[in-house]
Amino acid sequence: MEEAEEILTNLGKQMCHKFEVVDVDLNLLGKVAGENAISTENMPRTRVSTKDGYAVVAHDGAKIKAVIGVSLAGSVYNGVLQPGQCVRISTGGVVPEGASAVVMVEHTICTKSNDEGEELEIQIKDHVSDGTNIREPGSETRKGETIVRTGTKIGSAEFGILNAFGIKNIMVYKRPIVTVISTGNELVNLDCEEVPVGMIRDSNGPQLVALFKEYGIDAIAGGRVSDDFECIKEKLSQSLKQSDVIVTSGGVSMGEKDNLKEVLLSLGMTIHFGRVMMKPGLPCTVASGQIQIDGALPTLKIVLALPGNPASAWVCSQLFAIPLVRTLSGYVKPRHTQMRVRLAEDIKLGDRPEYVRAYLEDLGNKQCPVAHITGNQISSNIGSLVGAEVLLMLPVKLDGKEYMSKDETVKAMVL
Ligand SMILES: Nc1nc2c(c(=O)[nH]1)N[C@H]1C(S)=C(S)[C@@H](COP(=O)(O)OP(=O)(O)OC[C@H]3O[C@@H](n4cnc5c(N)ncnc54)[C@H](O)[C@@H]3O)O[C@H]1N2
Ligand code: MOO
Repeated sequence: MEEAEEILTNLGKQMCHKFEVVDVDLNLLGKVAGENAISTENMPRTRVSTKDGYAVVAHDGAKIKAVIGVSLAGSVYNGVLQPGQCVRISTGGVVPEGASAVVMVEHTICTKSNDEGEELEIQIKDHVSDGTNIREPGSETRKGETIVRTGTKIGSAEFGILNAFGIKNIMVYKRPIVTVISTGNELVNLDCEEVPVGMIRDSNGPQLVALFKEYGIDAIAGGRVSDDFECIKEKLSQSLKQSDVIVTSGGVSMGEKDNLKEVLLSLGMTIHFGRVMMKPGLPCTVASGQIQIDGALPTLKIVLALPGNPASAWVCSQLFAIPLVRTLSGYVKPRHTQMRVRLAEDIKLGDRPEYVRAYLEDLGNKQCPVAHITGNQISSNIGSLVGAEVLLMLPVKLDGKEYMSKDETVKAMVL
């Protein structure tokens, strides 16, 4: 597994990264910054109050202060404060010139008001020092500072700060173009009402397109192709023209109709691996090649030829395809986060490292999340994917250790 992951990481790094300048609108979410975004001004721009209260001259020695005006968020008091004076101010209001602190309203007593109930004079209950409750200009961000670093995925927080500084567009990594293709003579279209005996619906195709969508990639649904060598070759040649990465399912094992590897070789591609010590996904295959299209310079393209079993195709996509497209999309951390979880039940270990689908119990007051397996883990069981939140990373069995017991902890990949 380590070797396979390293090969894919290196291939991802070799493929050329493409950039584009895009508007700062909701379509930006999920893309990765391809340049540092720089603040255009100080934040805050002026001195601003952090509390509702009174802007005062802290060391004027005056017990009673005359209220000479109001500064609210959005409406500035333009005068200059003198000793013995104060201005009523709200959170976010600009602190007037001459004021050196803001006293919270609950730390003051109104000693004189007019008939309308407006304060004319106040007394401060406690001593207040210079700078209290004031945000200084640039105290959060200085003009020219980096506010979103290259390689950061734009989420709501990054989107928010770009908007706060009025940044209208940004350079991002272009997402790779991914095509999903299903191979197999037994596959029928999804709208088939009466599926003949021996045939099955192509569920891998829509499932993998949906998986990429979950990770922010609009993969092309490349449809189905029979197991015929020439048909697969034609389909792949056509798809390579428009894709950076092709993900196929089926036809990579030992059967007489398993032609994928031969097709990849006939297209001039190099097979980096065609069997991985993992479960599910033993026949998982990865190939790459410099492909020339319409006389242009050859470019590196990658084909992930995944096993047809639905659980194998999905798990291999999580382990290999998602990290690859994330690398190509500019992610600094392309792999799934790992954590330790506690087993809710005994699990038998196998001869291959196994990626077991599981869901997590709410942590409650437990130390470590508890993981429940999603039923029968045979690679053909598409139901084992339903509700999966993590992949338990089970080691191979060793002499004297054929099981992991309930309550033992194990590493898990968070999906
Ligand atoms: N003699 C051996 N036989 C098998 C081996 C082996 O090492 N030696 N490996 C087994 C393992 S492990 C797996 S996994 C499968 C993978 O086989 P293929 O990748 O060649 O896949 P297919 O044979 O085409 O299909 C397997 C299974 O999945 C169903 N399938 C295929 N495509 C779809 C789809 N688009 N949607 C839903 N289901 C699909 C297909 O009907 C088969 O039932 O090979 C073992 N055999
Ligand atoms: O490796 Mo296969 O994916 O277990 O059935």
